[in-house]
Amino acid sequence: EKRMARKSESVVVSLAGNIDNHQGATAFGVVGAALYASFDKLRCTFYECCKPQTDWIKPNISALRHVLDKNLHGQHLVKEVVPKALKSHFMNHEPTKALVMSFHGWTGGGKNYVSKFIAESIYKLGMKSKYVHMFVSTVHFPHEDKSDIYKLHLQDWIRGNVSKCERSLFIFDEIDKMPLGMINGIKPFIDYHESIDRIDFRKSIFLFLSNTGGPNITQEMLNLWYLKKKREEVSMNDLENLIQLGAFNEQGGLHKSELIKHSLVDHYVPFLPLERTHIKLCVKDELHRRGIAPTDDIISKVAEDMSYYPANIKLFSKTGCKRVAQKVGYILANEEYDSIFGLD
Ligand SMILES: Nc1ncnc2c1ncn2[C@@H]1O[C@H](COP(=O)(O)OP(=O)(O)OP(=O)(O)O)[C@@H](O)[C@H]1O
Repeated sequence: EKRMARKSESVVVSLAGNIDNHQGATAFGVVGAALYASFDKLRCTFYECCKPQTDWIKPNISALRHVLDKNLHGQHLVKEVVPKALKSHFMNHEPTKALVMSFHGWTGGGKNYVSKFIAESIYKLGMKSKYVHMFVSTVHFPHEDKSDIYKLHLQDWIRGNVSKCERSLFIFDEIDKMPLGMINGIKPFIDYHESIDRIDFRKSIFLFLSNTGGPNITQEMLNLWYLKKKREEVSMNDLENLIQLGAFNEQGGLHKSELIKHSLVDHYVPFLPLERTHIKLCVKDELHRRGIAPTDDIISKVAEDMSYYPANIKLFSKTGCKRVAQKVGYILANEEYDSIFGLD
């Protein structure tokens, strides 16, 4: 009897100990969670994080509109399409798919420039954000014969990054130079899936940049110019037939890709070839950037120094605004401008 009594006593003691342990563990867990939450909050104050209630990721479409109006010359269609597309993506808390925009146009028309503004309008750190990922085909995927390996790496990369932050931005520059078929590896992530391996890709954004369709856009703009249609009156409808004809997918990158077959590109955004007036505005911008008051003399010299197409009417700059900064530097190096720099 005594032994029984001792045993049951010890059972009671050990049970009580367990309950105590359990309560202790629970209390410890609660304190730990609270500590972790405040540590996490503190961490998010100083280091970029993906939490919605912080201001690291805070889409601001009015700011984007403003910055495009101020800085982007000659691209009224871009100003019309891009902010709207982003706004409708962000307004929807449960988008059905990732937002995919494909930018097309001649070199130097502002495709990278606009991508940068988009990143800055969403992420506090802009292009430097760890949630913005830029791929340049000729740099990241240079070998055609390695497309299978690249595809797997790219899929891992996208999966890994979206699992860390649903609001990730992926920019693919020179997509027309991406090894054939590689782009199909991205398809599952931008399709209408709720989630893949419990990762939701539908809040992410994909931008594809290429010169594909640039010559067709230029030709169409030239035709419209001959028809005396004002540039600012050219609408998306005027260029719609290029999309219908697949001119933006003529070669490389998106060509024959699953994205096209399944209509996964949401917006084709045409960048128009820039004219002399726009080049002059870019020269002004560059002078301002250098802290130099623009003069007609410098502006005309730089504009004259650019190459234009077609040869007879010299309407469009062959390199858009791309080489303006170098040309400005070169012209300012002439002795006659030494006084500006206090060198005379
Ligand atoms: N439409 C524009 N308005 C104002 N500045 C522009 C415009 N387009 C280009 N620029 C200027 O020229 C620079 C180069 O342009 P950007 O790299 O965006 O051209 P791109 O279209 O991406 O060319 P590519 O097809 O060769 O990659 C920009 O950083 C910007 O300073």
